[in-house]
Amino acid sequence: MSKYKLVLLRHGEGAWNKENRFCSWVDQKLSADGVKEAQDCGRLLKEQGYRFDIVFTSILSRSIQTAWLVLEAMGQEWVPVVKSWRLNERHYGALIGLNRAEMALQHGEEKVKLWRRSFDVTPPPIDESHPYYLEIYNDRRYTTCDVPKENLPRAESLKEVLERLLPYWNSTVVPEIKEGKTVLVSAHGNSCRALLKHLEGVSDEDIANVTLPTGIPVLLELDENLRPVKPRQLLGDQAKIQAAIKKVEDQGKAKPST
Ligand SMILES: O=C(O)[C@@H](COP(=O)(O)O)OP(=O)(O)O
Repeated sequence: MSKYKLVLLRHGEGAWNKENRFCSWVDQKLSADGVKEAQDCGRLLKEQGYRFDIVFTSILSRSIQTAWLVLEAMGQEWVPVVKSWRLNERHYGALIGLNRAEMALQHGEEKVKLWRRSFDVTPPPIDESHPYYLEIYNDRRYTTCDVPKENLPRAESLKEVLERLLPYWNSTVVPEIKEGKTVLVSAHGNSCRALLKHLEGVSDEDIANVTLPTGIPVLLELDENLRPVKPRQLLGDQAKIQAAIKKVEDQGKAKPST
């Protein structure tokens, strides 16, 4: 029987999602469509009677802004929002800022799929010559982390995302769930995939076929050991959700940029 309900959410569309660029640790705001997605998500959750007790976000604006918009649409602005870099998007290393479709033209769609969806392939690391290196590592938010700035990642596989996320999950999020709180995690495509892999026990191979669309809440019903009692449910219009998943998958198809 289900004891706990947990909602995972990939933020609404960000400016670079629209431009099909790897965004990762670059701090982009939501696009106008992304704002609407987050508000629609909040309205849906309100209609379905959700009452959150605590929200966890990354320290990237798009996940925080999404959490605010969801809570506002639900009339639950007072709910505490707790932020950690450990929920940040996967660090895409040297790929940050690059266009996925152009990368697929240059390196092949298979390679881009490996970079995006495989469990243990780490993309090439970012270095100081990268155009976004200073913007990321000189950002004051990264002086507030529980590891020194020099030890923050320079690129990550999904496996490495899970390794940095799990200690936080176990020490900070799990106790709240076990206290009976209804938790919303407003994070990113790959930090949510890492959590799904962990909670659902998805195999290293099968996780490559899991893609999350922006702004769609994912409901997990868990037993007392935090094991799912039924398959995850993506809430909302199922035809629209399938189309949105395909759109994200197709971002990795080879196409010259216009
Ligand atoms: O870093 C990014 O650009 C996307 C994920 O990209 P893909 O793994 O889908 O290529 O992350 P998010 O929009 O969830 O923050």
